Amino acid sequence: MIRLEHVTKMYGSIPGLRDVSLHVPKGQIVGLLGRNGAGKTTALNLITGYFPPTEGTVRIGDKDMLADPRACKRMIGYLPEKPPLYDEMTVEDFLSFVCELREVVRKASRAHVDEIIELCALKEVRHRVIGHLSKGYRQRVGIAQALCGSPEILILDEPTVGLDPRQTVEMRELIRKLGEAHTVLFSSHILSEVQQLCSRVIILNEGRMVQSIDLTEKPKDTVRLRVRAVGRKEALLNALKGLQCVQQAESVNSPEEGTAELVLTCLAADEQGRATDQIFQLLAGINAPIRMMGEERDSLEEIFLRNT
Ligand SMILES: Nc1ncnc2c1ncn2[C@@H]1O[C@H](COP(=O)(O)OP(=O)(O)OP(=O)(O)O)[C@@H](O)[C@H]1O
Repeated sequence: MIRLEHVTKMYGSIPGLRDVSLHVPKGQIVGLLGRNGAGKTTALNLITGYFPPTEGTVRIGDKDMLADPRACKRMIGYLPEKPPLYDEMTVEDFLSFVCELREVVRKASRAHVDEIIELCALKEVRHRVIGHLSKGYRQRVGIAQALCGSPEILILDEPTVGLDPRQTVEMRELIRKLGEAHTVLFSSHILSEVQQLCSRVIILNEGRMVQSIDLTEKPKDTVRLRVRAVGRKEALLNALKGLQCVQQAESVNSPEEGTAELVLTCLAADEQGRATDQIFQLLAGINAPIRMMGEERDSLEEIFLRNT
């Protein structure tokens, strides 16, 4: 649905984004994660056609942003970091005004605004002046304006920044709900938020894309286990390598005297049973009590820290 190919954006001599290629598939909620200055806002501004890339192409659906900006922009609703709200207007008047700008047929506009107000839980403030609303409500009005004209894609720049914990939870709920009917790309520097909401996360660092991770991937057939047991490392390694399910075994430093610590890559299970059960039985059989055994997984946090 959104495709960037070798996109670079220079601000004079300062790189905002460097040779980034990425794809956001239709119907997914995708998170753009990075520290301050990583290039998140730059990427979103390029995708929304706010400015052109210095090099590379931006495609929205089957259209090229440079060749057909109007068609591309019609497909996108955008919540910028600072939502463009008219403080002196009421919520309802403002949304009707945005519908007019987006050329929603006047007759349908009223029902459309009602629907958006319902979806964004703005009913109780619909007649209030925007300037008098709390930050949480203002942010929801920002999302509501992005929804005017029913764009297929929603781009949200740091939608939870500055919200209190309760407003943050409500905003995440809303994003989840929006993801049922829209392709959503949002930026954040909060790992747990991205993990909770997204099916894919794209990590940016210093203007480059360093990872694109599918968070829906099923657990793999192989597991990495870390085992600490009493005994000499050579003896334990030899014994464990004898198990059919163990594909690779290496020793690492153990913090406990008289023990060895091993990292094993194993088939999670084979015809002999689960790898963990087999390891347990084998070590019990050679009188090597287990002090610790656990699965080693790269958490999103580890991946993020390693890459940024
Ligand atoms: N208008 C500009 N002129 C010059 N440099 C800019 C401009 N906008 C952004 N930059 C630079 O481009 C790089 C990427 O900035 P960008 O705002 O895209 O990062 P970000 O990930 O959105 O950061 P933040 O989380 O702080 O908003 C930074 O080094 C920034 O200083």
